[in-house]
This record gives sequence, structure tokens and C-alpha cells, in this order.
Amino acid sequence: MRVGLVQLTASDDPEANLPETLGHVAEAARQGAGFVLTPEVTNCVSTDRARQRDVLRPEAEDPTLAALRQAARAHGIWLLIGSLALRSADPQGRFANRSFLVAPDGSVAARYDKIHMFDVAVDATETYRESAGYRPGECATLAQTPFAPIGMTICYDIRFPALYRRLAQAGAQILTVPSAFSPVTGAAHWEVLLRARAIETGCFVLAPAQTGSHPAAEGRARRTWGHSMAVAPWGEVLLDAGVEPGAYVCEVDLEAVAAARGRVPSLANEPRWEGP
Ligand SMILES: O=C(O)CNC(=O)[C@H](CS)NC(=O)CCC(=O)C(=O)O
Repeated sequence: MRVGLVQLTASDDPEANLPETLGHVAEAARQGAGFVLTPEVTNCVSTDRARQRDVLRPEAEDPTLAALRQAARAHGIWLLIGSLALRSADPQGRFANRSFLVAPDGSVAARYDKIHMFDVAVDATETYRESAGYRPGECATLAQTPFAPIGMTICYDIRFPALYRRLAQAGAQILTVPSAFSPVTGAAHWEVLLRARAIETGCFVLAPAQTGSHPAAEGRARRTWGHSMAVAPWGEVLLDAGVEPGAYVCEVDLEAVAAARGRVPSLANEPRWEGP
């Protein structure tokens, strides 16, 4: 099966971002991808909560979701919308960072709200407090498709391997990690973390990413690492998209899942030990 990763430099204007996103999804489908994935916060990269309150919509009214569901149907593809920043029913007014799996008929097959919030000082000058703006999810999501069960995760989740082991033990063969990784941690950790999760779980890891310098109305530009990546269950990097936005397609042979798990059965072994 052919998979397409869409790499974006989204701005903080959802309406302005949409045409390019739709263009890359169409290009991936044109190149034969039956499963296409977009990055975290496909609709809006912003660090400005007031700006987000202006431009973000609830799920039921979100134009990016409606347009991408229509695109999935038009192209007859499975589409993972890595995430959308959405208004939610949260009493504290926090947004949802929500991933959607859309079926080829345009229906929403599964949803996942990012569990782990990126509250991290990556270096002396750069600090993130995702939990100030977003409400964390509380539930892991395993989605069923005709080609493979999919464990849905987002970005910073990648640092919590227990989540991935649980998803794989529950049946996942593909793990999705749509991201907007910071350049500092991206250079040091991105590829290693993705390959480690693939090797530990015997899953394909598909990680479409935001890249570059993101335009923002108040000038508070944000930079992301790019390098959208597809990793096979044995740990091989099948695709590294570099830093340019675009549609990147590669071949995924799902038989590699059983082959890798047959060679190293660590997923099936529950070692017994006691300690701290
Ligand atoms: O803020 C938004 O609009 C959407 N959310 C994100 O971009 C999030 C939180 S800032 N980014 C990450 O989780 C990066 C993780 C990362 O870089 C790492 O784990 O090292």
C-alpha cells in the first residue's frame, strides 16, 4: 500500500492554510497514496491565545475539517488529519488538539485528543506551555481500518513509550505521530524516538510534520523541525521529507509487521521483575 505524508508550514490563519493543504493531499492521492496524513495543528500554528480564540471553531463548524472530509471522499482515500486546533466544551476555555481519521466516504472513523502536553523549556530562550491553551485528552485511541489497526497519537506523546506498547499490544500495526516538533529537540531526538517506537512495537510509524518558520499576525513566529518520517517495524527510515513543504509518498508493506515481531518477539514478552 502507498502512504502519503503531507508536510506543511501552516500560518495562524486557517482559511489561508487550507488551499495548500488540499493541494498536497490531492498530489499524494495523484501519486497513488491510499492513506494520506497531515501534521499536528494542520489548521493553525499559533502561540497567541487571543488570536486562537478569534480564528478557531468548534469541531461541528470547523471549515478545515469539512473541506478535508470532502477531499477524502473526492479522492477515495483514508485521511489522517494529524490534528486540528478546535474550540472545545472545556469550562476553562481551553482548546482541543484533536486528530481525526477520515474514511474514504468522508465519515469520521475515529478521533483522538492529545494526552501529553508539551510543557517544556527546551533551552534558555525557548519555553512551551501547551497545557495553558489546550485541554489534554484522557483516552488512547485504536482505530480500525480495512488495511491495519491504527494507534493514534500526537507529537509529544512520542516520549511516553508505555502508550505505544499498549496500543501495539491492543493490535496496532501502524502508529501515527503527527507533529510540530521544536527545532532544538527535533535535531537531538526526533528520528531516534520515532525509530525506537517502531522497533519496540514492531509497528510502522508514520509522522507527518510541520516545518520551517510559521507566519503569525503578532510577529511571534514559531519554528518547527520538519523531517516528516515513515519508519518500518525493523527500524528502517523509509522516508525523510527534509524541510520543504509538500506531499511525500512511500510504499508500506504491512507484512513487515509480522516479520519484525517474528524475529524479535519483545512485544509478546512480559518480563517479571520487582523493584522501584
Ligand atoms: O501549540 C500548538 O498550537 C500545537 N501544539 C504543538 O505544537 C505542540 C505543543 S507546543 N508541540 C509539541 O508537542 C512539540 C514536542 C516536541 O518538540 C518535543 O517533544 O521535543
